[in-house]
Amino acid sequence: MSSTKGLEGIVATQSSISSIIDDKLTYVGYDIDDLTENCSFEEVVYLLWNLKLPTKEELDAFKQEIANEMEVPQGIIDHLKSYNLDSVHPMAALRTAVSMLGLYDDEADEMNEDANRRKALRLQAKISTIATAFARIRNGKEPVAPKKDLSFAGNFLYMLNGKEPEAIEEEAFNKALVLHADHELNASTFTSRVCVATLSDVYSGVTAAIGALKGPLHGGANERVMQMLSEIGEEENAIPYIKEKFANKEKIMGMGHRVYENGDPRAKHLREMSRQLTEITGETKWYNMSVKIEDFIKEEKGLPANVDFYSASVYHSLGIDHDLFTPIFAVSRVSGWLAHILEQYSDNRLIRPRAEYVGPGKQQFVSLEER
Ligand SMILES: CC(=O)SCCNC(=O)CCNC(=O)[C@H](O)C(C)(C)COP(=O)(O)OP(=O)(O)OC[C@H]1O[C@@H](n2cnc3c(N)ncnc32)[C@H](O)[C@@H]1OP(=O)(O)O
Ligand SMILES: O=C([O-])CC(=O)C(=O)O
Repeated sequence: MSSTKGLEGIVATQSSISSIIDDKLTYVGYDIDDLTENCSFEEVVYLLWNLKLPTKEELDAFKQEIANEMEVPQGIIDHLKSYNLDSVHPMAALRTAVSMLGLYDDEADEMNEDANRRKALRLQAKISTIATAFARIRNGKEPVAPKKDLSFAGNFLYMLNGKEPEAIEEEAFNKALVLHADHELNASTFTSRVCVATLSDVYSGVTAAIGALKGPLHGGANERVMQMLSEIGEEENAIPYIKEKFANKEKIMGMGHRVYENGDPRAKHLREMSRQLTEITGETKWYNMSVKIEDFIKEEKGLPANVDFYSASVYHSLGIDHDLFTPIFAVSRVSGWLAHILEQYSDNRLIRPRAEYVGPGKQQFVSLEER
């Protein structure tokens, strides 16, 4: 029995949700470029959960259903207010609050498709209310209630800032949500499937996935990209900074990918948004610096920028706090986790691989007194 470190290249399941073939990403067969340019996030969520694009009527009804479920129980808001706000990372707050949501759902442990779909809708709707409420509470502000007539993207920015976003902000944010919605068997999605394959509940699957997304090798990279750009400070420092990181054998956040060889097809959309938004804010240095780093690393190491790289300067340009970048990833990716959770339940088998044992051979037991 021999193992493959990190399960690289191992095909662990079948799925009809998204595919990555020859560096092309599709959701249910639709090219990510088409979906990003043409779809609302809600349309994409419908696609992932129903494996077909909605009609106008279906989409209107779905948007309404999401809007109707956006409020969160007051007990969760009170709980968020009870944290030590100086030391709690928003991803930890989100992970705990999402787990708590299950305590308020009478159907949490009901295991049938209709109930699981209702829970999926509640989770998708409430997660942005939780993320934005926490962001406001820690800044000494009251949470802002969602507005039923706003889009999902518009509502997030409205609940975060207390004012409705400009059209370009809403459009950019919507695109970012579409781009992050699903990505085949990435680490957090795999985590959610392993969890629910024991026939555990939807809330447990999503809570586990948030924990996996939080790490810097996965969703947590976007916050660290902005940390790096801030440390670099000015364009002319970018290459010397990266060279020093290479000399110290440190990884550059937002660079490299397990599956893509020549480039992540999502990065070009985020790069263009970064260009446009930094022109509007007048802080073009973040975009220019990012391009320099991307080109240099491509040349030196052949590594492509991944989805986390340009999303950093996009979210920064939208005035969003850096430690909210990964929660935003979760607000979008929960749609993919839920699609995979529903798919896993629909044809379930326990996920239980093997480990190649490399520890000591047979040992003679020695009693505690004699050790
Ligand atoms: C949404 C997402 O999750 S996208 C990924 C977000 N994560 C990041 O951006 C973190 C930075 N990137 C990385 O750590 C990696 O590229 C990962 C985790 C994305 C993929 O990891 P793996 O497929 O396991 O590749 P692995 O870490 O083994 O790297 C292979 C080689 O490339 C190098 N490498 C990979 N990524 C980077 C990087 N970002 N910076 C510098 N070197 C890198 C490694 O050092 C290694 O070199 P070596 O063979 O000389 O030791
Ligand atoms: O697929 C992966 O390994 C990571 C990734 O890009 C994502 O989850 O969007």
